Amino acid sequence: MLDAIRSIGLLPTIGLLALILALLGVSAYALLFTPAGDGILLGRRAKPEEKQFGSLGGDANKPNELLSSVPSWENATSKTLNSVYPVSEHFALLKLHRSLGSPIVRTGPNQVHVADTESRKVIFSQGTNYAKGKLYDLFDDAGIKNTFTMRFKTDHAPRRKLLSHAFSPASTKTVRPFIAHKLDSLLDRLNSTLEKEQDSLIDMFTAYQTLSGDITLKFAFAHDAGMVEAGRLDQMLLDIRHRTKAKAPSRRAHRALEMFPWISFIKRWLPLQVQQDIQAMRRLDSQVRSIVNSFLARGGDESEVFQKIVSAIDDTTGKSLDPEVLMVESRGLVIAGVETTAAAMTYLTWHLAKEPELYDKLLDELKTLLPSTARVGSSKPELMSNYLPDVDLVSKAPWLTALLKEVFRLYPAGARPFPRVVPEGGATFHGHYIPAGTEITCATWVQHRWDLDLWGKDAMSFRPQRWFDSDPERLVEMNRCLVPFSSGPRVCIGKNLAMDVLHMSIAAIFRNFRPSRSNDPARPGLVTKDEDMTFLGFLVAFPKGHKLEMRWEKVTE
Ligand code: HEM
Repeated sequence: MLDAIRSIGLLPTIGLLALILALLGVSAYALLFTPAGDGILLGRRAKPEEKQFGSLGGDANKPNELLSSVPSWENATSKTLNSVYPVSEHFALLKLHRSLGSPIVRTGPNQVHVADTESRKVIFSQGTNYAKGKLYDLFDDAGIKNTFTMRFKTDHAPRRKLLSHAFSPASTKTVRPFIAHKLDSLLDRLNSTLEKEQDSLIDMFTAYQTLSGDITLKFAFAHDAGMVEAGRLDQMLLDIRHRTKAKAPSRRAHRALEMFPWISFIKRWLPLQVQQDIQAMRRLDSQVRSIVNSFLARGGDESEVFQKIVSAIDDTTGKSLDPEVLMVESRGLVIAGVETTAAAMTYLTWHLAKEPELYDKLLDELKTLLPSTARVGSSKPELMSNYLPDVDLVSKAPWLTALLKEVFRLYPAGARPFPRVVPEGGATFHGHYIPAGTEITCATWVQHRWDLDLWGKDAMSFRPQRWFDSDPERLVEMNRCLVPFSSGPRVCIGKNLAMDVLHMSIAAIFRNFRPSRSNDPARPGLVTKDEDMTFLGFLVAFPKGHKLEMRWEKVTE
């Protein structure tokens, strides 16, 4: 070093060092804070279709003069909707459509939103050429994509095919005894809470997350986390929640640190929130890695769903999934499966607690399907088959089905707008030419309310009866337009599992327990206020207060 200083001179050496430091700083900043997916595509060569979309735009922030005729809101030229209302875009969108009286609105410099079913079908149909938007790059781990985050058909189709065996109805069915076992444990918990001398208050949003958490972890990792029995969410699920809520800078920082560990020294200078997010994401990674590695070491058998994922062969590579990809894929399943299923159960329970007549009708129906109350408290999987609700019968029960449809209509867990990109050649919606590269989407939450001729003037209200008293033609259309799991090639892959969990849970829980109707101010049946049940969410929607506190009564007849 001294020799270098002597030969170059002190000032030029200081200048050189300053230049190197500046370059390091600029690259770290660029890695952490430029929008995901831009520029260098994080360490790998851009594929032709990515280049194509890159040059077309697909960037919600780039101004697009051709969109100027689309009805808009005043801020649309400066900020995208999604950055203005991070967890409640769906509310803002509906308001925007209604106030402009238009099924198509411009929501950003290069972004439009449609509210009607016909437009939605164009974007989300089978054989669609609309790729997923850049938002999905935000959820990648160390640049590795999973089924959910893959944006282009060329990557997605082979991966989806690889997973399809594990998610088939026959494969999902093998999980039913485990679901029944977990339900038995949950009934046991409700029972013991009721029998306690002290307060019998229970938070059902957490209880349902322990249930869907145990089931999804078993499905995605062959791992029984025992959360239902423990009565609380384990650290892994809390970290997953942390991860889904982490904002863009934390995700980018985490990804940059994973890919370039030598810049980890910058961690201590990051904002505290970002540091905490990174810590949670790292803890999660290491736990998931250790579960996957111990499964691979013990070797599973084909009766385990996870083994089907482990041994499936990718058509394009002729190989099974690499352990790192396996880890990212399985963790994605847990993120996609836990809060979504729990949210549906939570909102159903809330409405049944608020409106006893809806519950009474359900109980009458369940009595015909399950003549006696389940034996609560065995918690032994081998005994469960004796009183496993017949899922095929339960799934055809008319009132239960109407309740579930109404929950899906008003509280579709993927409430937010999931962006797609208009393909080459552009498209015309409602007389407006939308050029290729524009981000376009249709939030299910909005579509499930927008058309008052279809859903009725009371579209905003929870009224399961609408699934009976609408005229037959309209009913066919309502069923076609109800898309809580989305539609087309990116339809939810976990739908079979989610429906099994929901059908079995509704039958087992509401046949054995009824939401308490107590109006005693000291011990009310329903404690959580309506305001705390506002449906919010960035990726997966949840009740604003993150809980549904209530009391139960045991059904004895
Ligand atoms: C009531 C429960 C559920 C609802 C309402 C739901 C809803 C959705 C929706 C709307 C999408 C499309 C998102 C998009 O376009 O980006 C989706 C995709 C997905 N869901 Fe679900 N989901 C549920 C449960 C599950 C479960 C239990 C799993 C797995 C264990 C799962 C795994 C996935 C995956 C992997 C995708 C991406 C599919 C692809 O792009 O090919 N979901 N889900």
